[in-house]
Amino acid sequence: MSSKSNVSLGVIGLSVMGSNLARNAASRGHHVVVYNRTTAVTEKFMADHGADGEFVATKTLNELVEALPAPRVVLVMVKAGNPVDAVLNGLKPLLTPGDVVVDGGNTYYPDTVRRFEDYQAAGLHFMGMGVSGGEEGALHGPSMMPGGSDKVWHLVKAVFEPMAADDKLGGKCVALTGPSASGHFVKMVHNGIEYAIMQIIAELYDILKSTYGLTHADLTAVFHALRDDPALSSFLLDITGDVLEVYEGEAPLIDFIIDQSEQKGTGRWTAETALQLGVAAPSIMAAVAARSQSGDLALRKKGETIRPVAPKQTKKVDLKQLIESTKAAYQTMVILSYIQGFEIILAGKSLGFTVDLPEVARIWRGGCIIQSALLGPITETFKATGDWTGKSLVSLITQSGVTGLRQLVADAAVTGTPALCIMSTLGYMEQMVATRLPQNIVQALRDDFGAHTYRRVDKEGVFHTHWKA
Ligand SMILES: NC(=O)C1=CN([C@@H]2O[C@H](COP(=O)(O)OP(=O)(O)OC[C@H]3O[C@@H](n4cnc5c(N)ncnc54)[C@H](OP(=O)(O)O)[C@@H]3O)[C@@H](O)[C@H]2O)C=CC1
Ligand SMILES: O=C(CO)[C@H](O)[C@H](O)COP(=O)(O)O
Repeated sequence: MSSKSNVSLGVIGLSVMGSNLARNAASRGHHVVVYNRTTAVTEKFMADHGADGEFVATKTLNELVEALPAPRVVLVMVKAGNPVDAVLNGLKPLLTPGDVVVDGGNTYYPDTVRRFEDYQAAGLHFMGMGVSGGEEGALHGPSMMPGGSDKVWHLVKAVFEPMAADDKLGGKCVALTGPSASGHFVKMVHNGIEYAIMQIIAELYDILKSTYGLTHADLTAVFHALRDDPALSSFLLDITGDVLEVYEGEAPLIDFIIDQSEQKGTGRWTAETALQLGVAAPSIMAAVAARSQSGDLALRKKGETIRPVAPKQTKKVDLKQLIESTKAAYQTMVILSYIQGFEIILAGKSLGFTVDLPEVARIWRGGCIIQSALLGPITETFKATGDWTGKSLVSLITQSGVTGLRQLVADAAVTGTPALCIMSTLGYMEQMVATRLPQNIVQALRDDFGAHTYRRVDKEGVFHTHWKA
């Protein structure tokens, strides 16, 4: 434990995230007052960790507030949705002006806007802060994405900065992302990118196994080669390597896991928000759709009856070459996933979220689930071009990446391996690099049935045609 910090923090909610963030805070020398709705959870927390730091256990919200010196900083880490309202409503009459309540959960950003206004009307400070890093990150150093005013950020900075991960550049993975609910908006997009990269990894695994017929040992070697490449090293590849190495008896444990993935909502919100803002984010949307469709067993059972339509042979490949082309394709897909996320964050300006993108790219360098060495060249490219839009990142896409990705998709298609997200990511890239898209046909059809007009390549103006010859 570090020396005493003279900083106090209240933590409400002692499940996976709250308990580990409370321990993290105590390990930085903070005085930590904890509360959980179910007191037995608090008691267990104190029995397990009470001696590791300066903790005070409380049984009611009132006790928690009384145990904290004013101005208080209270971190709420409970299930997103109604539980957050229940806690905030319970706290509101107990607090005094100047106190700050921080919701660190995966809250949908419109809820944060509403709660911010509600607390402001009561003369209290409220801040939404995305936290990423899972159990380990919360304990040792997460990436934290607060949103709100500079004034409120400065009231809580001394609490959270010591708790955050190192950004590997000499700083900490926490910074004010922007006003209002920017922090939860950014965290939502972080999770959208997380969905896309995870789905890309999953589909890559399936292509290596089903399309190229690799043994588990060989496909694990491919993922280890990706993970061990310093240009690609990332948290998600690290844990993929771990997951592939776990066996139950003779068989990999993953072979026993049901092929239906769950979701709590952040990926879907990102996809919905992208649609609402008019931003193309097909990798994120496909990742959400892949999870939803995986759960539709009735459809999949019906679909099995037409499966023989697709040829089922595997394609023989040279493992060394496959590793190189997979690395290039993977790099391209991850960059394309980040581009989609950055484009959504930029478009968030129209919702009032003027996000500090350079700072977001920096605080994602450590602590969070989507941390990756690729954020290094991404940041460098942004700096070199002075263009803090996703468009400047197109220059990071290599010919070998494009070729590798096209080959992956072609081989998956020929052998009938589902790859919804990888195929969508290729489609996104092809649209991005095409000199001319077929939207001329869409415009002509719109004009034909609805006189919606079109513009021409050879003349200025807006045109309408009577299309029936
Ligand atoms: N788990 C993860 O890896 C990550 C989670 N998050 C987010 O952090 C937040 C906390 O996550 P996690 O630690 O997993 O916990 P959960 O999301 O599983 O929430 C459990 C906690 O919420 C409390 N709670 C539930 N309902 C109420 C209520 N009506 N009133 C008061 N408290 C209530 C529970 O108390 P009780 O014990 O009494 O039931 C418990 O402390 C969530 O928003 C989550 O999405 C963010 C990043 C990573
Ligand atoms: O926020 C997180 C990491 O950054 C959570 O782990 C994430 O919410 C998991 O989401 P889902 O259950 O939808 O896969």
